[in-house]
Amino acid sequence: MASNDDFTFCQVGSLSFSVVDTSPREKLTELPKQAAPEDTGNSVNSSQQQKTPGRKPAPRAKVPFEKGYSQMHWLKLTQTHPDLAGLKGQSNRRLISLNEVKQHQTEGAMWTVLKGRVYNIAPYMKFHPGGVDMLMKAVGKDCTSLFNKHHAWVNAEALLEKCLVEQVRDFSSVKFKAPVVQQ
Ligand code: HEM
Repeated sequence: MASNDDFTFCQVGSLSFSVVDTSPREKLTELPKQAAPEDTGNSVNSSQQQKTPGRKPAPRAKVPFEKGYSQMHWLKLTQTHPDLAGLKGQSNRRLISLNEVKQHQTEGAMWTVLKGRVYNIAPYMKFHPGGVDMLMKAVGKDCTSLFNKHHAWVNAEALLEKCLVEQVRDFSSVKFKAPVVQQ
């Protein structure tokens, strides 16, 4: 049976609801020593004291979006813009070297490599919830590890689908083995 300090009871006008704290409980034996003498049975106080700074979630570095640059606006743009990748009719069925990616760092064409694919992220810049400065770090290089460090859960394949330039092949890192010919 849950104790009283499992609940925060809220009442707004005629509406009322209770919030259940489902966070893992620390065992009594593991409570900080200084909290024990003041634990006089006041359930609200004792639950507040358990919130040590170590349990505070790290603040998220989300940047407030500019008017007209919400994720909904991005979705609309991807559905209406004819050429977000900036291909200008060029084939998107070619292999691109990392060197070519490095050469695309201008305002209209900012290429990055993400999970083996090349994207033009220039149109996405102001829509990026982490801010322009963060996304600029991806330009001209393979940003896969940076991307995964910040938000491996983000579905970039879907978000940047219309910005796809093509697959990347870094030929300098590919080691060819001569085939063994049987006679
Ligand atoms: C290249 C493709 C990228 C896409 C499509 C992308 C997309 C996103 C999205 C959708 C969010 C919001 C996540 C959420 O609300 O949970 C986000 C947040 C963020 N992104 Fe990116 N991102 C990209 C690259 C990067 C890179 C390269 C960096 C770092 C250098 C970065 C840093 C961040 C940060 C710091 C946030 C805020 C963190 C947070 O919400 O917890 N992103 N990004």
